[in-house]
Amino acid sequence: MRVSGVNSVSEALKAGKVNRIYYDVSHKSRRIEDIVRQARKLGIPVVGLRRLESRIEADISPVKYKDLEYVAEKAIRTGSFLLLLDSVQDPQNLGAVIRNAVFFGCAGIVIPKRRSAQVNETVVKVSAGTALHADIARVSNLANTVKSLKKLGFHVICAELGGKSIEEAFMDPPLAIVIGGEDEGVSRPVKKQCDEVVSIPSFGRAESLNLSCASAIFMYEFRRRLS
Ligand SMILES: C[S@@+](CC[C@H](N)C(=O)[O-])C[C@H]1O[C@@H](n2cnc3c(N)ncnc32)[C@H](O)[C@@H]1O
Repeated sequence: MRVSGVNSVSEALKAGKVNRIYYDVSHKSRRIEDIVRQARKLGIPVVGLRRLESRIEADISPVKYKDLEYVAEKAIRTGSFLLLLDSVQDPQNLGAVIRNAVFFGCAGIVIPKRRSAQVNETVVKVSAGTALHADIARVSNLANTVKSLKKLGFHVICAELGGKSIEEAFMDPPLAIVIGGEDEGVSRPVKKQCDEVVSIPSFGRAESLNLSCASAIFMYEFRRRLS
């Protein structure tokens, strides 16, 4: 996979995933020089080019997905939460959600193997490289995943309109928050398995939020209550 941009390359370097770096010799900056110096110190090949689409790019090892057991155990051990994404199609949205999730210390993000954006170059770039640190699990069936998490003691909330207000919702750890995709929201079979439907009340004329904003509000509320 090829990632581009100072943030993505710098995060990939921190994650130990970089195999080779390319940079545009005519567009150097302090941050690029730092990255190049660090890469050389680590013995990573660095290639200076005259014309490059981005100022800096890197070939990185493919993202390794975790399994559900790993992220569930991590959420239980750390008293944290999981984010389940029900068919998010737009890589820009997936990247934005991952960045928020890493910011709020989410133990893991769970995405379906099919009918969902997967972690690609765009996702890594939009996530500002944080997708390379996030623990992301892929599952075959999200409704069955909700069932399994409930058996492990997770309280699972479905973020959707028409539910209990977020202020009144039970959000103790271990918690799993299900966020719906752009077109259909949370699918009926997944919603049916959740413990409750929880909504962020609207104060204006727009009913719903972009899913990355909605996820950030849920994650902030979880953290606010723990503090
Ligand atoms: C853009 S919305 C999906 C809208 C979709 N067209 C529908 O009719 O359900 C994407 C997701 O963001 C979350 N979301 C957006 N606004 C929300 C709100 N006010 N309360 C709770 N969740 C919300 C939900 O998980 C929703 O499925």
